[in-house]
Amino acid sequence: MREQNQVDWDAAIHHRFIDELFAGTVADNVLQHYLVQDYQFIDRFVALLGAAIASADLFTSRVRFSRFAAMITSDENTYFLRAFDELGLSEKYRTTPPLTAPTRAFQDLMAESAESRIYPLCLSVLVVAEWLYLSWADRPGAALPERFIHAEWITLHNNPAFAEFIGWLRAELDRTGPLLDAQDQARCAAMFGRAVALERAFFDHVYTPLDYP
Ligand SMILES: Cc1ncc(CN)c(N)n1
Repeated sequence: MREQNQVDWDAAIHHRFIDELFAGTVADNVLQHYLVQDYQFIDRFVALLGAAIASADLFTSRVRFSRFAAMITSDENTYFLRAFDELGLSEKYRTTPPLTAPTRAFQDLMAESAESRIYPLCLSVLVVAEWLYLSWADRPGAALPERFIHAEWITLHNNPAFAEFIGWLRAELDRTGPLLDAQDQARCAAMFGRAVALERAFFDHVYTPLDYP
């Protein structure tokens, strides 16, 4: 499925935003816009993890997802809150910002896959969201930028535990996807493709930042 979406995949993982993140040169208003919108992404993403926990066919899978959800709701959540403090973002935009079209589209996709209660459909969206992030963050030998708002967003997505989780996540989709009928396999492929296109659109749209006065 990744190969079927290679153009959007490559455009996302080699995006200008990622180059600027590694260089530590992303403009603060661009990073702020990205993080404000991404915090709304994370809200539905955690709900999708809940759907994966509920629909998984094995207890060991539920345990794995529960541990991952714990990381997102602790280390990753506090990164957002500290970054919002550093960028001087008011409370209103942390909780109820205006939503952009890519953010809404992502929320809709995650709600659709979660509400299917079909484990491989949940996995199809989760695999894109996490594997694509590991792919852009994995730049061996690249130096980390100085400011934590840049550096930690990279290390949250290229650390060994995260890489190991992605290996497991992909294997989980490879294990359970083939058990679906042809119609649901096609739904997996369609959701996977929508997710890759949205990852690219999400990075594109940070360069027309909204104001969060
Ligand atoms: C849009 C998007 N996609 C994926 C991730 C990685 N969880 C994220 N934080 N934001």
